[in-house]
Amino acid sequence: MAETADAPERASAFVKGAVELVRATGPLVHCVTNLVSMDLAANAVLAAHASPAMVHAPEEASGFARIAGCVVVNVGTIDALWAEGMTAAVRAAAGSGVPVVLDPVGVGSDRMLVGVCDNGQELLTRVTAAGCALSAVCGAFLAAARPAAAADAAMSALAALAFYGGAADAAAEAIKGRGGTPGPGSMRSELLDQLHSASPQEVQDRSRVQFATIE
Ligand SMILES: Nc1ncnc2c1ncn2[C@@H]1O[C@H](COP(=O)(O)OP(=O)(O)O)[C@@H](O)[C@H]1O
Ligand SMILES: Cc1ncsc1CCOP(=O)(O)O
Repeated sequence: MAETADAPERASAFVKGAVELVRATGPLVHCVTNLVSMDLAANAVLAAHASPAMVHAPEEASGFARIAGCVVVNVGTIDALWAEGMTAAVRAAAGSGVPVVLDPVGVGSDRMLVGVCDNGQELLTRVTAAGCALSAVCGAFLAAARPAAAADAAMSALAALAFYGGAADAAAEAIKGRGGTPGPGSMRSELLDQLHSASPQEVQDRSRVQFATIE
């Protein structure tokens, strides 16, 4: 198995295109997510110029999944009702060719991605649901791109990572630029502002990402 890394310039150009696509299409992202993350995940999807629907009721979940651009399933506070809604959503998505993002919460999944992103702020580990919100933003990128192949899906997810991590980097800079010290509270709100206001070109310029192709 040979591994080759794309040039960072091509990778960051891909990130810009992915951000433009989300902005142009404003896709519907159906999130079946945990109780803790609902607010931040919905706000992050909105800030990214996509449209969230937080729907977990079994009687509603399959209908929403069929019309969504992507279904994001997060098992953080799962119970029997949630599990039923998730199953209904995933089955309906699979039957309609709608991509699904699984956030297993507590289980590292970065190794499943093909590529490297150096954007991001460690402080986000002190903001609950920051990872869940990233999963929802990944859903927006997948919904906009509708990749047919797994490798393309991994690239969309990495573009989302660069977008989100880059927004966190910009948030820390903005807070410091105002003479402040980034903390969990200021980072949470400034992250949403940066997700919302960053232009595709700014995202590209800020991105520190490399895509690898596995042959
Ligand atoms: N050491 C780090 N350096 C840069 N960014 C980080 C670091 N740790 C976490 N992050 C960012 O913060 C987000 C939330 O982190 P974390 O709370 O560990 O995720 P999760 O909710 O998936 O457990 C990550 O998705 C990543 O964007
Ligand atoms: C605190 C908590 N408890 C159950 S799910 C959850 C949120 C987990 O999200 P994150 O790992 O992104 O903080």
